[in-house]
Amino acid sequence: MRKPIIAGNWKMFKTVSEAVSFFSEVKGAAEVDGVESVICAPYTTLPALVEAAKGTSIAIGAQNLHFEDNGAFTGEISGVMLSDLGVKYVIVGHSERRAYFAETDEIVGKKVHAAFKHGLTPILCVGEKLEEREAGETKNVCKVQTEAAFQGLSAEQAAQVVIAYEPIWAIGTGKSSTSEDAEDVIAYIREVVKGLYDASVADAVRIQYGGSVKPNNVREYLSQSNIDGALVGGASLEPASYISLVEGAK
Ligand SMILES: O=C(CO)COP(=O)(O)O
Repeated sequence: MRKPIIAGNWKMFKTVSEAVSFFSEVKGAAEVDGVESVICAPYTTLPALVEAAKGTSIAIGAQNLHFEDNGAFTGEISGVMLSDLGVKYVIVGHSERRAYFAETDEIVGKKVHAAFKHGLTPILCVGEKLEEREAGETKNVCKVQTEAAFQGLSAEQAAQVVIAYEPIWAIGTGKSSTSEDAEDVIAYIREVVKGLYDASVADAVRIQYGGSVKPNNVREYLSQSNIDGALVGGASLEPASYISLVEGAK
């Protein structure tokens, strides 16, 4: 049985004091047996959140990392630095990073390797643009992105990757994919993983849906047999809403 995983992606929101205050409100309530709860927060808030999360079952994640351990890369943060802080997860290849920060499939692949090198679990984002969907390219885009990101991973590593299928046209737009459509694409992504490895790896990999997930639709997504969780932007920013998302994954 795959354990459901709800991950909040705060994007570029919250100061340190806002993050700490959020955490004190969700602590306890957003810790639900049988559900993994992860908060992926801005770098500046990570030390305080890791400290606040000690003794809780809520894991803290980053939203990006550089693929090198260190070097002359002004403004970047590496996996060494994140694991040293006690961060457990890292989002890799979010569509906003692919679109605004020129992340290619090759870079995303290197970042997945860097995450494993430092004991971080990658949350790998894949998903199509609106034009690609309209051209019937959704599954092909997800296949190409998934295969590139898994290149060179051992079966043991592959089984630990969390994939987030996020159709780009559904992010922050209030337009969500139907749960049936999301299930269809996610079942296909699982087949792609099976093709790269075997059925046991494909069965172990957790695949989230992301894109306008809210407390009122999270259950519907999670009721689909291949959807193992959600990666949530806007609705993860308010404590009550985040708690409802985690409860909805029970
Ligand atoms: O990009 C997302 C999560 O990574 C989705 O964002 P929204 O939930 O705000 O649509």
